[in-house]
Amino acid sequence: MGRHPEVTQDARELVELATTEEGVGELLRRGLDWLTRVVPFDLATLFLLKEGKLEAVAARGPLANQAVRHHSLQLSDFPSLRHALETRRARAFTEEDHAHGDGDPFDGVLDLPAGHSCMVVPLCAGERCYGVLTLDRAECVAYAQPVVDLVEVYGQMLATALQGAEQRGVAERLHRQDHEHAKLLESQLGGDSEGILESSLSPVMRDLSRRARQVAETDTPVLITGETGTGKERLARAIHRWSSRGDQPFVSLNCAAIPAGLLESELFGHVKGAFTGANRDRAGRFQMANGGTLLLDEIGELPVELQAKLLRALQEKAFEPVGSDKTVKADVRILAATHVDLHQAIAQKRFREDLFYRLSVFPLRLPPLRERREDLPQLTVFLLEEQARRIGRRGMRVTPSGLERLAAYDWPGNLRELANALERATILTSGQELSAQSFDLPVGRAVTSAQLVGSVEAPAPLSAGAPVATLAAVQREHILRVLTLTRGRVYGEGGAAALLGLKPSTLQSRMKKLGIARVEGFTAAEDA
Ligand SMILES: Nc1ncnc2c1ncn2[C@@H]1O[C@H](COP(=O)(O)OP(=O)(O)OP(=O)(O)O)[C@@H](O)[C@H]1O
Repeated sequence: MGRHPEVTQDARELVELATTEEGVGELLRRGLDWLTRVVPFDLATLFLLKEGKLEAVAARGPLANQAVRHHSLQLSDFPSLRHALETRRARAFTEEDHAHGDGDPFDGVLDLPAGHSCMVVPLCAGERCYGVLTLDRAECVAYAQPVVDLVEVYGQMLATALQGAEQRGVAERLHRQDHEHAKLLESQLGGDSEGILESSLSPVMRDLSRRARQVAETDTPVLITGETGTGKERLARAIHRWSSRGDQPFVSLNCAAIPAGLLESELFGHVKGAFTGANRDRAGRFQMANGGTLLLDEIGELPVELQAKLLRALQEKAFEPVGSDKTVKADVRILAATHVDLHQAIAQKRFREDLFYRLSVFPLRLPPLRERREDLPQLTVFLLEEQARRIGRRGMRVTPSGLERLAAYDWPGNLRELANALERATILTSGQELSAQSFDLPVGRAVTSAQLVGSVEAPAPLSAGAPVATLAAVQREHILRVLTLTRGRVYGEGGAAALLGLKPSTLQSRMKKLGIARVEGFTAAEDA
């Protein structure tokens, strides 16, 4: 054996195989090929142990046939096999054993000459014995001890691979249970609803929902942009649920929350020994999301070195776990989210342009809350219901004065800040009504009615390259804010028209043009 360096080299590769995902199948296929070069046999059979029974699961060699492949043995009937498992040692059988020991395991299945040589190799790793490998030869030349020892080592490799497969199975089951549990919890908390996306009164939001629904049906990557707390993750979940992958896992990874050094392994997994502390193979988020959707949140934070690997994973649906040169395939739909301007990151060479184009085939921009104030009444109802399920305070509602207060605030933290403000107000209020006084919003960001209509604040200077709002958008936002303040009233003293210095009919035609309608004493956007 030592005279054939390639045999030794192949053996080394087999050892590596034992800890990979394809371990069992490959070790059987390549391992048995390898064995034929070092040990003569006419039949190699792999038996797995199940409730005291040894069941054949694979057979190789000229004598292998269907009967052998479906063969099974009661372990208690074969003391010599039991002995091999108990001592965890491979054993060659002699004429002697056949004469005095138990019968031949293949009696009734194969017609092997009495006294033919055979070997039993236990497949044990850690605490467990998974089964046995048997080698049979039609000839009656007994296997020499060095050969037996060598096959024993192969048995250990096979057992390690079986152990790995078992552990991965357990891990996957746990992961599935975790996933189911998380889904259940989420639905109990109302987190599996789309929230107000499609029912939004803002034409921009409704258009966005419509496009999101359309793209959901495809496998196209979607880049969701928007300020912090605008609902990027919720939109991503909605796209997943609307897609044909809806029943498969939705996995998300916040690229900003994981230390850069661990991100690669988090995304693509690693193999045992890939780095200090990697004491077993571990699947990454790509593998976990197989068949489903992977949301890469804060994609702008992904280190440049990893961006090339992500690009390849996107293009070829294949990647190598850390420390492995074996390619793993995963069928994953990618959604990415960011609150930073990726164009700027590209200009600063912090983000690859090719990856950007790949991810942004279908961009969706979530508007900040201050651009969709017309949704405030509906949003507060929705968020208070969600909150009731979570903290148990039912029947809370925001009074008109409370809504006015909310509408006059700028919401830099968007929907998340609104949800928090509602929760804080609920905790501090003993009744069920949240009025203007219930909200302790920072004064600096709130807009008073005098500020809104009397004086004009100097706008922030525009910077080159930054997006510029159109006049129509600015007008629309301002009109909405004033209408919110007057609770939808256009006419009369203190009405929106008077505050804006316009004739009511002029304001109405402008509102129509800008897609603003009046609804139930509040402002709403018309169908675009
Ligand atoms: N369409 C919606 N309807 C109702 N509530 C929503 C909606 N979208 C988001 N929310 C609520 O707003 C909060 C923030 O949502 P989400 O986490 O999706 O925002 P995000 O943009 O991903 O935030 P970040 O940028 O911080 O990652 C959550 O409490 C969520 O329930």
